[in-house]
Amino acid sequence: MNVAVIQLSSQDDVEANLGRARALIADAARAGAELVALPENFAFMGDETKKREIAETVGDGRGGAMGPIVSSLVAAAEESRVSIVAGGMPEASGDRERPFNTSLLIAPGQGVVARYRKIHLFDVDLPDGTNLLESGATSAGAEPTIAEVAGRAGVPVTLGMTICYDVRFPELYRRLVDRGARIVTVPAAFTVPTGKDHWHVLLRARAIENQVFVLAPAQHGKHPRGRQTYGKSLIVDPWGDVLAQAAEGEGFALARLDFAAQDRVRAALPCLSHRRL
Ligand SMILES: O=C(O)CNC(=O)[C@H](CS)NC(=O)CCC(=O)C(=O)O
Repeated sequence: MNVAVIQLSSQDDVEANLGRARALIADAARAGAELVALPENFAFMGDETKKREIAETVGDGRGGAMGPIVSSLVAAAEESRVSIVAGGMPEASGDRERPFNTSLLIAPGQGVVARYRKIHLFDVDLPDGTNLLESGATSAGAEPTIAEVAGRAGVPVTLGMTICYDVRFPELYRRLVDRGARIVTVPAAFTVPTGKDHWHVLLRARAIENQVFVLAPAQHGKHPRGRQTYGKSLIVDPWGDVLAQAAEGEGFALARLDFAAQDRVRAALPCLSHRRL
């Protein structure tokens, strides 16, 4: 299966962000991608008040009400005949002040087929002055989520869905692998100080210990409110090798996932069946 991770520098103009995201989805599909993944905050990066306003109710995509962000991506999936993991986006919750940070899987001809709400929220006060309190404007999810995704050959593969800061909680990935995940997605908006030291290490560790492909599309560069993100969107294989990394700026990285090679890694080094705890 050919996959792409899209790298964006999202700002606070939803239409402009979606326009660039859709252009890159189309480019990646033309380059052969069957599954493309968008970063966290792909539709909006800006102030929390506006984020709350653009939060959408996420239906199942089959005739239910869809907001502008989801309908735009459902149309993109249709146009390019490609499955889309739609990063993290604000999903209306019961708490008007705190939408969920939700990742969707959208399949061509099927609309939204899976929905994951970010479980671990990024509340930190870093030595460089980075002070983020995600839980102040976001509700936490509670359900580890897997979904089936099919490429052009039509053979379904199990995908585990996570978001950004989740990558620091290996027990979540164990759950997903125990439920059959062969690919995990980690759409992100990593900070620069944590990214430079942790991004590659964490993603490669999750890939190695779980023998999964890791798709990590990321935000890059400067955003409103002085935020700056690390970029370096990655595709990692189950051995931990980096198959592709996006260059600076907006764009995408593409790789072919070889599931037979994954089976060989799992057979040769069966750490998943050597677990004792
Ligand atoms: O706030 C929003 O609008 C959307 N959410 C994000 O950008 C989130 C929370 S602030 N970013 C992260 O989780 C970065 C994690 C990270 O950098 C690390 O684990 O080191």
